[in-house]
Amino acid sequence: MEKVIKIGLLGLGTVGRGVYRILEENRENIQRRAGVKLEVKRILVRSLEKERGISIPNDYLTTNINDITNDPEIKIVVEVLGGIHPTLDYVLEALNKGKSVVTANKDMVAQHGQRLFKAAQNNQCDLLFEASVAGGIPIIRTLKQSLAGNCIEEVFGIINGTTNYMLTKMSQGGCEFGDVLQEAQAKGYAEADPTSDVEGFDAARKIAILASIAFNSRVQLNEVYTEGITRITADDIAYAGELGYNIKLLGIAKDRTEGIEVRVHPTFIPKDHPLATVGDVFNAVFVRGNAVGDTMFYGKGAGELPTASAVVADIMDAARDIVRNVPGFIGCTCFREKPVLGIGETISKYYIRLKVADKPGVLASIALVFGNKEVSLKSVIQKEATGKTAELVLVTHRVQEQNVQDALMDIKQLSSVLEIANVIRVEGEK
Ligand SMILES: NC(=O)C1=CN([C@@H]2O[C@H](COP(=O)(O)OP(=O)(O)OC[C@H]3O[C@@H](n4cnc5c(N)ncnc54)[C@H](OP(=O)(O)O)[C@@H]3O)[C@@H](O)[C@H]2O)C=CC1
Ligand SMILES: N[C@@H](CC=O)C(=O)O
Ligand code: NA
Repeated sequence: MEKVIKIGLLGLGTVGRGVYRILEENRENIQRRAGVKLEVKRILVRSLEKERGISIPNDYLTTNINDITNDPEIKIVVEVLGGIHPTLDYVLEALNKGKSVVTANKDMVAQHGQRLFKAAQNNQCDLLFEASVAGGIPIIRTLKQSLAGNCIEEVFGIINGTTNYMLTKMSQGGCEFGDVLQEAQAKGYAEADPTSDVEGFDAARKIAILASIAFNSRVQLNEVYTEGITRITADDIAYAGELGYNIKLLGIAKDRTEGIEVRVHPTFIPKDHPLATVGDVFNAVFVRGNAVGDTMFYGKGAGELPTASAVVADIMDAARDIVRNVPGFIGCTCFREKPVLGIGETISKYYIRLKVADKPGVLASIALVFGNKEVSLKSVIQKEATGKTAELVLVTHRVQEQNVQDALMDIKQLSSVLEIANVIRVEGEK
């Protein structure tokens, strides 16, 4: 049995620092639980001069990846650099040299998971990525192991901390989009390019990973319908409140007989739904299994120590597998091939905000178009009548999305409709 397992850390930013800290501060517990001592040997960074606010021996840092991948003493490589290039090459190189890999990189796992799993399998190594989805929440291990006896029917939830932080602040009023994004960046929650957060790409990567594991069928990133939060206005937030909802950016995946539904978009959630009160940087993931029923997992989805908590647990699992000589113990679980349904085939309720001419008969003409497309309206509110223009806020019953899209195409043609200001899906109601 190896007494010490040496680790190569790729990256010493928000997450890398957290990993180093936890391994130092919880050293004794970690050693006892893993059954082996874990030591960081080298750390790859871009700059050796940067002030890092953490005490690390100088000779640990390197800017040369070969110092890690070519070191036979290093058995586990922890990738917290981010991005695809050159990261993917570094990780493949590590796996091909027989090193187990732990990563927090949803971008790389969502786009290149199959290739990485193959390399891990060929080289009998672990490839673990718990931190890549919902930060500190143990959700990947839960799906792969704790709920393995179930057929999973649905996985959905708040899986981006940055946008949840932003929507929470914006719904409290008086906060500008740009200011709250800057706050989330300063707290270390946002991606290197925060467009990934606010446009929903980060959540799309995560729901692609979750759906692939939950339904045992690989969901490609380009199959995930994705909308971010950039079109949400203070008006939408106010109307949501008035109608009894909060707005959350959700990742949603459902296993239907015809195929897999997988999407990311802002969503109206009833205020009494458990997801509606998940605020700040917290994430929450609902999982419905055919045996266990409904389960919900809650915790911090981003930030230094919560994310590093998941990374360190993966390092310990990889170390246990090395000690027991079973690396690659739980590999790829995609053994089915199910189609992913187009957004038009999904079913939901819809909030629709229209700017219309303030004159008699407008509402009736709009209702007629919806009726023709078999979209039934649950509620209609008229707002801000100025004598010239008015705002109509409609909520539909559950309906296939294609019917709503078709109705909106026709509604756009009505001369009394000035603008389709926003359309937001409503979930979480019976
Ligand atoms: N921040 C968070 O809350 C979460 C992040 N993640 C994921 O974790 C990963 C890391 O994120 P985070 O810690 O926030 O990122 P940071 O930008 O804070 O840190 C990145 C680190 O990687 C180093 N680095 C980047 N590119 C290179 C390169 N080409 N060569 C050498 N070193 C490089 C940087 O070096 P230097 O310091 O010298 O610039 C820095 O130390 C990403 O994949 C992210 O998506 C996952 C969950 C949550
Ligand atoms: N930018 C991400 C970080 C964790 O995955 C987020 O905000 O959730
Ligand atoms: Na996680």
